[in-house]
Amino acid sequence: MPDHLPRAAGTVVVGGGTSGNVIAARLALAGVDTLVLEAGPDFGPFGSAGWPADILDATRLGHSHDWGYDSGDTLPTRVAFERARAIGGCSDFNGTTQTWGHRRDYDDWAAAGNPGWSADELRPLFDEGTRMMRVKRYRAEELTPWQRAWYDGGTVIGLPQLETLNDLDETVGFAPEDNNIVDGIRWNTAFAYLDPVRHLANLRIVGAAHVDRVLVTAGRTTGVEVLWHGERHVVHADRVVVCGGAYNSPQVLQRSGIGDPRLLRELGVDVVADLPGVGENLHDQPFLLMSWTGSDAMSTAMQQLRATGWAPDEQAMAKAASSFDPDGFDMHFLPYSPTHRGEEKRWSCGVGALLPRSRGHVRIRSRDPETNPLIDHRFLTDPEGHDTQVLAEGVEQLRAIAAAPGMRELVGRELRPGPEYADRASLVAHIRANPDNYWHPVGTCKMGPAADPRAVVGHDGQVHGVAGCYVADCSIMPTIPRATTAMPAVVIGERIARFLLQPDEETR
Ligand SMILES: Cc1cc2nc3c(=O)[nH]c(=O)nc-3n(C[C@H](O)[C@H](O)[C@H](O)COP(=O)(O)OP(=O)(O)OC[C@H]3O[C@@H](n4cnc5c(N)ncnc54)[C@H](O)[C@@H]3O)c2cc1C
Repeated sequence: MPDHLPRAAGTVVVGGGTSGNVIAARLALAGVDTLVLEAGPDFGPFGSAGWPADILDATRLGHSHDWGYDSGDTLPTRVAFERARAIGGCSDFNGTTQTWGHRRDYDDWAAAGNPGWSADELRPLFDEGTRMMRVKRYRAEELTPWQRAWYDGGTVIGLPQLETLNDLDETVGFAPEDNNIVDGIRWNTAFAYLDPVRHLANLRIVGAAHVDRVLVTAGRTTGVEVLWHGERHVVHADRVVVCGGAYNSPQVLQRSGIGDPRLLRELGVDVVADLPGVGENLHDQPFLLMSWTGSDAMSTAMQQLRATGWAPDEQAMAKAASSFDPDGFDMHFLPYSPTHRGEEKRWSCGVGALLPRSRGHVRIRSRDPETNPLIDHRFLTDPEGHDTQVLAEGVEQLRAIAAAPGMRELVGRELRPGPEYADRASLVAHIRANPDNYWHPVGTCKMGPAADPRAVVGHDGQVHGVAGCYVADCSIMPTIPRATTAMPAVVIGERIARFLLQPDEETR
């Protein structure tokens, strides 16, 4: 771990998060002089004393070292938009569920003018990411009583019990999750990708290094300006790969003068590249968490299990379909039993609408990198009301499972939304008053051909019109796959790394 900030590097990777660590490892292994600048701490390799317990504990979500973002007054209630600020990025915080989505999600990316991104082309990278992240699958017998109840209960509404959620051609069903847990530890991308290459002399990793902006001269990247120990420094580099995630990467570009000229001029930022798509196209899958009182039988069974020391909050998930003809599935059902939250959220199952039509934006409010941006998700604002109706259908399907004989006695009385929201109209009103996120923001540096006025990067991750400046993380997804986004983020790292290492391959 260097205790100084290098003055120059071949390639700077901005953000040692989920995708960034994949990029850094692949470049370093190929002999590229690589410098990772991570805004949060680098705790070192697995086994180092500094790793916080909450980041390691895979039974529940991580929470320390958060960027502190939230909805402010853009939503009816304040919603926290958790993002990890530490080496590993959100792979430090997440629920360790590894899902891939549907074949068409990726084929649509390719069809939109992004060669190399079809499902068949990405498939080997999903396999490689799965191997590197040490993903394994729960068996049905390993599910906690709460998880098992939903997994079994889903059959009542015709959800078959699947072996895995990750068959790109399969549609609806409940399955025990694929997860990246190793001996109870959330196996983040720092362990999976950086640890095997940390010893290489051509890889340097610097924590507490908050990149303010990418430096560009005459359309060519020359380095970055970074805040480190309270001081501003310049690091020279021919190539910069921005991997800050969907909320942070657009901010770095905007502070660099890459974005919508109107926003940049308002804030006194010199325009380097006129790309109005930067920060736009923000979307996540709107989410609603239902909860029930639970029952004595369920409490006793869960307490007995907890006494053994291993009772994760998440383990099973369903892919389900609304009436919107999603060509497969368009909802996730997520049984959830977070023991560390209030009693009200103890016995829960969430529904996520996986093909959202609403779009929002991320915009810097200041040139100061420590000033939080405006994050306006505009959840549930699509004019057709599609996103709200899908969530309403999901709630109705979950209620049907919860009401089935056998299940009803286990889950108890519905607390949220509650019986007063029984009919569709009142349910829709409740959903609109309580929009929430599913922790999967994407799309703010959209990938697409230069002819697309809203595209920010090309299929190889290079920012249009700025030589040597790349983006590689969830922000480049043109549309969100019907998946949780951790493994897709790893795959983006694998895909862009290959483009960086083989710039002449036929897809360019
Ligand atoms: C609470 C939570 C639960 C989740 N659960 C799941 C789940 O169970 N399954 C799943 O598939 N997905 C889940 N996700 C989503 C998934 O983890 C993320 O979508 C994915 O990890 C994002 O990867 P990324 O590389 O785009 O960004 P990140 O992993 O967030 O990486 C960005 C990195 O860049 C750093 N950075 C940002 N700006 C700068 C800067 N200016 N200078 C230097 N460094 C910077 C950040 O500190 C961070 O380390 C969850 C997310 C959260 C927050």
